[in-house]
Amino acid sequence: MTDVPFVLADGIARRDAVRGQALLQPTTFALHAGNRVAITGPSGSGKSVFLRALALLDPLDAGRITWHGAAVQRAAIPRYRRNVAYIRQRPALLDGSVEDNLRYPFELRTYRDVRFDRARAASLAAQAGRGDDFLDKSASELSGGEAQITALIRVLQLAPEVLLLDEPTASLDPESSRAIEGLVHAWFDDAPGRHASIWVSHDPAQATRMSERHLIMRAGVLDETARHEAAPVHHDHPEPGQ
Ligand SMILES: Nc1ncnc2c1ncn2[C@@H]1O[C@H](COP(=O)(O)OP(=O)(O)OP(=O)(O)O)[C@@H](O)[C@H]1O
Repeated sequence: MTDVPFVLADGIARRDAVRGQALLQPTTFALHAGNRVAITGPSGSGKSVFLRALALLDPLDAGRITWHGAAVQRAAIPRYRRNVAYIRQRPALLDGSVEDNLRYPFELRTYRDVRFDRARAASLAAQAGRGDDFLDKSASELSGGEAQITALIRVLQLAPEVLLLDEPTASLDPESSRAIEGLVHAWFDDAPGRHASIWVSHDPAQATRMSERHLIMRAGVLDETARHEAAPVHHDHPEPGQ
């Protein structure tokens, strides 16, 4: 690991554009290679606001995001989002088959250097316990769990460096939740020390399973003091230097 974080939120803040109310108080947070972070906290405390800000999906009202030590310029945002992927609670799928959905990113300019690999997609589906026919299923007929598995495979096949998971299993059955967790575990283990994740969850047991570093959001304030309380400490990965 180097001391330069993958992603650094340097004093970032967000306000309600209409009422001016603070949604995220100025927050400095570093995500290093190998980090697996969980964020819990009450509903409406700003967990999604923070994660969306980190993903550069919403404009910042203060501060900046750096990626490998450099500010992310406007032209570099697509490349940043390719590497720092945001997974939402309710995935948006296109009409058509699962395979159509998995092929879709490769039509975008940002991914013109890579090609859809059906065998790789099928192998990810198998990892999630889905059979040979999964890629041919119609997206409109998928269960909530299958839709989220599809959305996650769509991201994983593009080899992101960071996953920002915003309650990805909140409305799923336990089997689907475990499949999602398994895919993320496998992605992490595939490249030791070269990936990092933040998982927002309301489930303390899941936060424990999916992280070594546990933060709590309360009223727009990210509390670092809960670090390592949520999980037995695995010192596979060095501490972030902050
Ligand atoms: N773009 C926006 N403009 C104005 N207010 C917003 C915006 N996005 C979120 N909010 C408000 O910010 C607060 C925090 O929302 P956020 O979705 O981050 O909560 P959360 O901690 O993720 O909650 P939950 O656990 O229920 O998903 C809420 O009061 C929400 O209504």
